[in-house]
Amino acid sequence: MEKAIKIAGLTKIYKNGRGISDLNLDVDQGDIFGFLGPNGAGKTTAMKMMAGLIKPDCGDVKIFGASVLDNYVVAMKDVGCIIETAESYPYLTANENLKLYARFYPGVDQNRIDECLEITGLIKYKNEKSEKFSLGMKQRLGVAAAILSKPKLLILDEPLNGLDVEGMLDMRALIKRLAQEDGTTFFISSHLIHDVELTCTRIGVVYGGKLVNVEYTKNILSDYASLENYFVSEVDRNGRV
Ligand SMILES: Nc1ncnc2c1ncn2[C@@H]1O[C@H](COP(=O)(O)OP(=O)(O)OP(=O)(O)O)[C@@H](O)[C@H]1O
Repeated sequence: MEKAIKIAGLTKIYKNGRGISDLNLDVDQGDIFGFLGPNGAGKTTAMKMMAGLIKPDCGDVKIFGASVLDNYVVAMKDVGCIIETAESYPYLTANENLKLYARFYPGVDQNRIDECLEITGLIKYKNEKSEKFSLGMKQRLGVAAAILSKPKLLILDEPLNGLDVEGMLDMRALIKRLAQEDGTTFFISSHLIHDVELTCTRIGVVYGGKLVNVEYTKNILSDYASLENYFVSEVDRNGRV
């Protein structure tokens, strides 16, 4: 089967010498891939290149076989993403925000919008302006917008940011449900070890601008007491920065 994501030699170093270098990584269809690393490890930089928001110094990203650099429109056809913060129009209601996004997708009607509001737990706030939303509610609205067109791949940067415990449980359940029921592939960044352990089927550890290892969660947990133990041992093995 075609890889959902194929990253080869992807590098972006900022003028201050930080960033991410020589990232090589394949993500299979159906994976819930966790991109785990501390603040500043280079996760957002990598994801911005994957979504075509910044240009790499070198390397390429292919999504379902299409290059983000050479064939952007085709590569992004079946992708939904939230990078950094989920933006919305503050003076529009949740429903109006989604209607605006829906115009990009011919197949998305009011039924699908309601379904996405329902899935993300926002249906009761459907007619409230997003300026009145908490961070977690804005995050949910971002997810609702990202899933409108039923993308085959969702790229989510820190999707649990700003969510309370219940919100985290909901979001985790939502990710698993979409993966199981619709076969959606996920690429999720997080610095929350416990969350990645509970959510992701495969994990790549990034540290100091490098991918230090990639392994299936079940293999990690059969060899280590917890993902945290694995993470610490991988970081030590590669030399702390
Ligand atoms: N526009 C920029 N110019 C210069 N340096 C940058 C820029 N953006 C990010 N960096 C630096 O590159 C490194 C990687 O940043 P990045 O945002 O990719 O990390 P991250 O893993 O997403 O971290 P976080 O979990 O805090 O979001 C950091 O040291 C950061 O300071």
